[in-house]
Amino acid sequence: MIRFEGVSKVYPDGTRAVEGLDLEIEEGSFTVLVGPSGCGKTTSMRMINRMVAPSSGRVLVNGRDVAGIRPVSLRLGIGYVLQNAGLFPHRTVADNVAAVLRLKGDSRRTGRTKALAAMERVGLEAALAERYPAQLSGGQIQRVGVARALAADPPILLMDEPFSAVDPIVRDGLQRQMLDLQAQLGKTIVMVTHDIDEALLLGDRIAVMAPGGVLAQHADARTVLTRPADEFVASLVAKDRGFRALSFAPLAGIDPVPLPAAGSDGAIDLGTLAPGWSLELEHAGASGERRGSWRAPDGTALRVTGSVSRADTLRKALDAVLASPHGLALVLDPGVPPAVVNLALLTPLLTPSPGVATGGVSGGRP
Ligand SMILES: Nc1ncnc2c1ncn2[C@@H]1O[C@H](COP(=O)(O)OP(=O)(O)OP(=O)(O)O)[C@@H](O)[C@H]1O
Repeated sequence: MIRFEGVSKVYPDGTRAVEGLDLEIEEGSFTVLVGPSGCGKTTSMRMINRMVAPSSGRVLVNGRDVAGIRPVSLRLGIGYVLQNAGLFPHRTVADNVAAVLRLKGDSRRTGRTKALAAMERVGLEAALAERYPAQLSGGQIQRVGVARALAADPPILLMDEPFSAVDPIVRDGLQRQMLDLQAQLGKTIVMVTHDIDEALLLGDRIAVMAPGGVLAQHADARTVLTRPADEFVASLVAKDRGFRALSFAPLAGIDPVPLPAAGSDGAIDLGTLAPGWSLELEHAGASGERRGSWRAPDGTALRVTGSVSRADTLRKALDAVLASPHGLALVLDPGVPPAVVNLALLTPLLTPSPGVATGGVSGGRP
């Protein structure tokens, strides 16, 4: 859907920002441009909506060279979220979100209705509609920026470091919401970040840019992590690389140990798996979701905080095992009796992936 063909950009002062970029961004993908500061990520992204013109090469959107599309009509089909959201300070939240809708010719009333719907989609209460940007938290401001970009339902969304100015907890929430939105809306998203963790979390395709504005690798997250194309990409993903790779390893393939039925007191005796310990399960909430507590030999009850499902990743299961008071992670799946896994069961899966030998998980094997 978006295609860079031999694109280079040299700014008037001679700075070579992007060098011979060939990149195809598939429709419906979440593509993250990642790399250190100054390697041409923003410049590349801005060439998609003609905020920057290539010095050579072409950028095609749906097969059309953007150079031949009027910037205003091009941008009506491309939402854009900036790092500081770029809201109009003297307009209310609702008016900010409705800005593109009004440009597109929607009436004030229709614009407002669509703006409120977009706000709801990104988790903003309607009560915030009449506030001004200065009356919002950083996380709310970013949500308004996303709502504004989505309000006119453009097929393409560009995001430039959208979550870098908020604290880590707010950022986690925003990132999770982006994944939900992408799953629901199926937009083509292109995001710029210098944070490799954010790229690996969000991107189903990752374009790693290297100094000099050169594309070093374009692949899915797992491939970037386990088979970096060169030394530069390898150094970018070096930290916790083996541990991160566990996020792509499915738990499927091991058989959790099924637990016996509960005794007359409602407790499941963990037997030799954890001598003296038992488990109590209850059905909680409207969905009847199962929740549990471990009961220690001295009678102390500890809420099970990290149960996993067979569909989860090895990383999540390993984390649950390590965080558990007795080395057992509870495995719960609908319609299946409760079961557990421990380190001994997970160990055969902890073999390093090819290409992750250096700094991989082999050194950490029990
Ligand atoms: N308008 C401009 N005029 C001259 N040079 C520019 C201009 N905009 C960007 N540059 C330069 O082009 C290079 C690439 O910048 P760009 O913003 O695309 O990189 P980036 O990877 O997005 O970096 P960052 O993460 O710091 O934003 C940098 O050297 C930058 O200084």
